[in-house]
Amino acid sequence: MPENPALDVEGLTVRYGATVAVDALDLHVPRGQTVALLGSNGAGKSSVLNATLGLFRPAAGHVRLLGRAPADAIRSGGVGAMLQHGGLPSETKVGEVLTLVRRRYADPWPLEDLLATAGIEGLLGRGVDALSGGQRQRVLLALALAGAPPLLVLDEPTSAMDVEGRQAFWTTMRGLADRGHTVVFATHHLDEADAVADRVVVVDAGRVVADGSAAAIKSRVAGRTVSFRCPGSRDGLTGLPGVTAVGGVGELVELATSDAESTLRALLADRASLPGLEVRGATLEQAFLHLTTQHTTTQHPTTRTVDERSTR
Ligand SMILES: Nc1ncnc2c1ncn2[C@@H]1O[C@H](COP(=O)(O)OP(=O)(O)OP(=O)(O)O)[C@@H](O)[C@H]1O
Repeated sequence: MPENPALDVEGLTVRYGATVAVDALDLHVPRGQTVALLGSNGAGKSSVLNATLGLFRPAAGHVRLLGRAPADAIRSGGVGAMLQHGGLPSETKVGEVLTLVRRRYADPWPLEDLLATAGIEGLLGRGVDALSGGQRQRVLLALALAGAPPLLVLDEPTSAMDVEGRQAFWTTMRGLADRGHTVVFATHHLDEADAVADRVVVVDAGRVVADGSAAAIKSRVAGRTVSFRCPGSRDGLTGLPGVTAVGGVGELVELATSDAESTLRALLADRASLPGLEVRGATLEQAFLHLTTQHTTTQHPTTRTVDERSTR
């Protein structure tokens, strides 16, 4: 019999009064996938994750986690969560909270490994009220991991972390994926999604507007950037075939082009050389902006097309 998917969301609709935060959203995540939810502020990411965890009853739709109702899946220790406004009991020490939470599980994540994985080895004796924002997030991550759950749901887990903390988090996520855990996380860090997730789901106005690998999503932006060094005049660059924008700082020229080949041909017809020439595809950030601005100007959300849905 096939294994139940880690997450199965069907027709999820979340309303706050007149605001439709999530609009008939479907999301199916097989076991073992690392999925990044991307979206601008207010796109609906937290609402999706909170409803998925059964924190409130959605206006419509249904959710199954590991084949069970959210409350059952969580009660059985199958799901670890880290919410955006997750709290820690005040006037306690990190070690005390961790011990308390680990005790809930018959087979908790081995302590030494848990501390190293979350990067909190030095914090056990620290009062939770004395933690920095990033340290607090690492402790919350440790609590989410404490039961070694097969499914992790994390809402902007690195928002308060410094670059080092975020890189450690990426390593942790890759390690979890290698051990077969499913991770679904919301983030504003596109580089994080690019580096960690094997699937990126872009949400806009409560709907999925793109769903696929980071590479597939990037390839939706047809344009390329042609860059080179140009100490002289920039006159005429705007009028080159395909060029949609001219940028760059100092000697560096960056041409956004919808037809890199024609742009290059015209440049080379005019110049003996193009020092430092580079032709790049879109970054995930450019693709994200393209997808979200394209859709925020759409008059009728129901007519949006979704052509990157993953069937994995
Ligand atoms: N408790 C609430 N009451 C009323 N409206 C809400 C509530 N929570 C969220 N919203 C609204 O629902 C929409 C989706 O919000 P949500 O927090 O899910 O977005 P998000 O993508 O997680 O945003 P962010 O990246 O800023 O955290 C927004 O318009 C928001 O203002």
